[in-house]
Amino acid sequence: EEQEEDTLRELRLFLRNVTERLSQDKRFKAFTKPVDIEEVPDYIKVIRHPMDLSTILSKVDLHKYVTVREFVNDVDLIWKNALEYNPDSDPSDRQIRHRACALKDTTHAIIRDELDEDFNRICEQIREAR
Ligand SMILES: Cc1noc(C)c1-c1cc(NS(=O)(=O)c2ccccc2)cc(C(=O)O)c1
Repeated sequence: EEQEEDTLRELRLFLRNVTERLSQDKRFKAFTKPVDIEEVPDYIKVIRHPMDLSTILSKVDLHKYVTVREFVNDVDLIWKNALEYNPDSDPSDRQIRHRACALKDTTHAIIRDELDEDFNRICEQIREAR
């Protein structure tokens, strides 16, 4: 009903704000767009579920997220994919793994500090009812 749509509109505003803050952070530039298959041809063979911040922003606008948990699951895909695809000890792998861990910690800290637990519970109840 109308109250549910008001809640989901507020959720989308929050998720757009978090996504834009992450996308503007210079550390996370490699995570802002899909990995370029021409630059990294074997990527799609290794990583079955690619994800990036621009795709997440599109999903927000397509009303794909009803809970913050679903949004965080996609952000978790981004950094888990980066850790999986870049496992070696060379400096470039280490650099992107450091950035992946920073993306994880930054996202979870924002959610912990800024998501109201009662608001989150209402979103989870909307998800359960659908
Ligand atoms: C994400 C990700 N997961 O595996 C890797 C590897 C990356 C990743 C992706 C990108 N962006 S890109 O796929 O469009 C690109 C790759 C190579 C040359 C130019 C652009 C950049 C970097 C980077 O370290 O700069 C790393």
